[in-house]
Amino acid sequence: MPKKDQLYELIRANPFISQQDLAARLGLSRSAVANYIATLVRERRILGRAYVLPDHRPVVCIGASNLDRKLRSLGPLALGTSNPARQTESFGGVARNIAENLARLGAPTSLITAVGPDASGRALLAHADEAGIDTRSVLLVDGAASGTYTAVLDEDGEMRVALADMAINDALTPAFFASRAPQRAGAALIVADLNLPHDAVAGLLGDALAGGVPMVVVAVSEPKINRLPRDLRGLRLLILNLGELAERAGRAMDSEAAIARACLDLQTDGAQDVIVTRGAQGVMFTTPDGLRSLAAPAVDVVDVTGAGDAFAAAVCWSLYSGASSLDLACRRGLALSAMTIGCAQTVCPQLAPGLLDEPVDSPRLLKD
Ligand SMILES: Nc1ncnc2c1ncn2[C@@H]1O[C@H](COP(=O)(O)OP(=O)(O)OP(=O)(O)O)[C@@H](O)[C@H]1O
Ligand SMILES: O=c1[nH]cc([C@@H]2O[C@H](CO)[C@@H](O)[C@H]2O)c(=O)[nH]1
Repeated sequence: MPKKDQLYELIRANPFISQQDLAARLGLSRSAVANYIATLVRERRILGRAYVLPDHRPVVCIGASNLDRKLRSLGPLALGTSNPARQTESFGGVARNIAENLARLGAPTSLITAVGPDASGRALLAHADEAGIDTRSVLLVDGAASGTYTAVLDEDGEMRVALADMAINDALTPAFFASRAPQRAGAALIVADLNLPHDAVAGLLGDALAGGVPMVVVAVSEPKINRLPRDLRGLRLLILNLGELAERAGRAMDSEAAIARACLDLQTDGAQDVIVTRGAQGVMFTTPDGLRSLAAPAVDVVDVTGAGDAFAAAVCWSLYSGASSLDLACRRGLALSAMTIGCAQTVCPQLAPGLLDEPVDSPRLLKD
């Protein structure tokens, strides 16, 4: 690739890179770099250099992007045999879903994820661009397949089993995240999912502790809870469901006292706050006075896929927009997940900027 294009790719991957770094990485002099940049500006491939103001700092979502396939059984699901079903395809991955929710709610949002050079990788990026998500920090992994997630839903829309082929996320290493340090440092809030390798999560937490960008971690599944480091210092908030909490604690969550004890353990490990989602039973969250519960609104389930991600996105939106109350954040989360469960799509298409500004019990949030 010609030097000018190599330089362009380096700037695309890291718009904060200095001319000195560019010169060192490309084996050029500073003045040659300046000349190439001037040419790229003339060609309008670079539109200018910007200062990043605090009020435009984005929420940076870090983790998985998938192509989701949902197979919904047309009748009662029978195991060990073939069931007539309808298939739909959509874009998924916990971090990507959260990013799409946030962008559609009007928050400046950027996504750090890995995609392959395949049709689904290109489609994932194009769809994210169209949703207004900044994808310039995405890692393109040569020779790897983009992630896929295949879920089997029963005739009522409840997920019965799902299979995730997401080996590509192993490329999201601490060394890769070091290359995205400037973008992370410019974030208002970092939201990471546990599709990331353990050491990457640990590295991000270390940076949060040292650098002060608040960080939220969203659990993904029971098998992936082991990616959550023991040491949680630096973590502003952990969001996980009851099964994931039981897996982390190594014991059953068969009473509110057991849940409270497990949350306290997570706080002793270093997490500032914890939210436990409990499906139709709503959520519990930590407060200085102990654990509090909120009930989920009753909803007619169309498809539960994405409910947890919508919940996490609304909580993050609430924190990002300056409200420090976890109670308000959880109410917003419950409202957005109810709306998502009432939609066939993983990210509800009715989302719009200003939606969560309304009173959280608004009928618009709970119904169409
Ligand atoms: N059947 C349901 N009825 C009402 N609300 C629900 C139901 N299932 C989920 N929710 C809402 O969605 C939130 C998140 O759901 P859940 O606890 O199942 O998390 P999750 O396992 O991360 O979700 P998922 O993986 O399905 O996206 C719940 O706190 C609740 O508000
Ligand atoms: O291991 C994983 N399973 C499923 C998902 C994603 O969860 C979403 C639903 O909550 C869905 O979009 C799937 O891709 C993931 O990111 N990692």
